[in-house]
Amino acid sequence: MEDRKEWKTGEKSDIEIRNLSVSFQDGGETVHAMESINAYFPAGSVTGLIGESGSGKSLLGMSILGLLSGQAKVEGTCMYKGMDLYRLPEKEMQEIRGKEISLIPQNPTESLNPIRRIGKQLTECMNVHGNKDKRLADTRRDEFLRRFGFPDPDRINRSYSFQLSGGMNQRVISAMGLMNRPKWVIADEPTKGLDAILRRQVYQILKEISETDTEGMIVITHDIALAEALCDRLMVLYKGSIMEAGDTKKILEHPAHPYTKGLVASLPAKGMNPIGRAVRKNEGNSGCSFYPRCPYAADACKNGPVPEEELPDGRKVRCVLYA
Ligand SMILES: Nc1ncnc2c1ncn2[C@@H]1O[C@H](COP(=O)(O)OP(=O)(O)OP(=O)(O)O)[C@@H](O)[C@H]1O
Ligand code: NI
Repeated sequence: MEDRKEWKTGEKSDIEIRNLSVSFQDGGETVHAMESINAYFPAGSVTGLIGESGSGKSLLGMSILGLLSGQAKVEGTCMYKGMDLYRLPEKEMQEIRGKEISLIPQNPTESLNPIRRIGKQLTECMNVHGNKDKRLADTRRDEFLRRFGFPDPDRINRSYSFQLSGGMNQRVISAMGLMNRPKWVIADEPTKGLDAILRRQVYQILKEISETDTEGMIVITHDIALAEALCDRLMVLYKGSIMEAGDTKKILEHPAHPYTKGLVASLPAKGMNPIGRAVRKNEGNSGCSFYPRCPYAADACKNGPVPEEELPDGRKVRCVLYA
């Protein structure tokens, strides 16, 4: 294995998103999927993005690599090493993708070519980044397949994605996202479709890689146990806003935002009480987006925008209870 030190030296780099808004044109209407998001991902950290389906976790993650569809209008800035990734020409973005910042995408089967063998696709993704050493590419590929729970990499290398289960493809795509040793990794649902044993194995690899290989990770997940085991920090998203962000332990032990309280209470270990449905309507569109479902709803919630406040323990919360 080659020396890791060489590329670990030099300054570590944060990712800082300011004022991100993402909107789509739907017929004649503009749909705002994310509005005025500020998100800071310091180097050396693993941040979990949690929140219900449709809250904007994947949009936030994919925006960093310029991977949102052409229909998405992206406003704001995403600073990394002095570059604004939201304004970077596609050619330069290709240099960043995979090598500097890598995405483990949410739908593995869509990302794998159905008519090419897995092994070829894995080594190819190393060649794309200028590595012409075939032996190194083969060794690295097999090493990562083994780490992701395939004791016989040859068999997987010969296979096509349709011959593998969803969980196996998920692990293949994780290996693919990590084998170039990127500085940052954005993993979108890396444990989806895996049983408990494989889930634990994937936690462990990601943890190990976050400690030895990467400068930082962003992990998008519905799996709170994964988030707890892996992430130093959490961002809780609801309908395209960050409701709460800060230290994982503090958030899970003492959730501040009513939405986070609801998420935690819905965990199996905490009694599995689902968050209630909407019992009132939002009046206008400037108030808190959780107001219709919030057990603490008050008149003050109707008139937004709700400012983000910093609690004494350093976490940020967007709720009038703390304003
Ligand atoms: N191409 C698009 N056109 C219109 N709306 C879109 C488009 N892509 C995403 N959205 C909307 O953006 C919102 C956020 O989607 P996103 O995929 O980021 O959610 P998510 O939190 O990752 O959900 P999940 O946990 O299900 O993956 C959703 O309401 C979705 O409908
Ligand atoms: Ni998603």
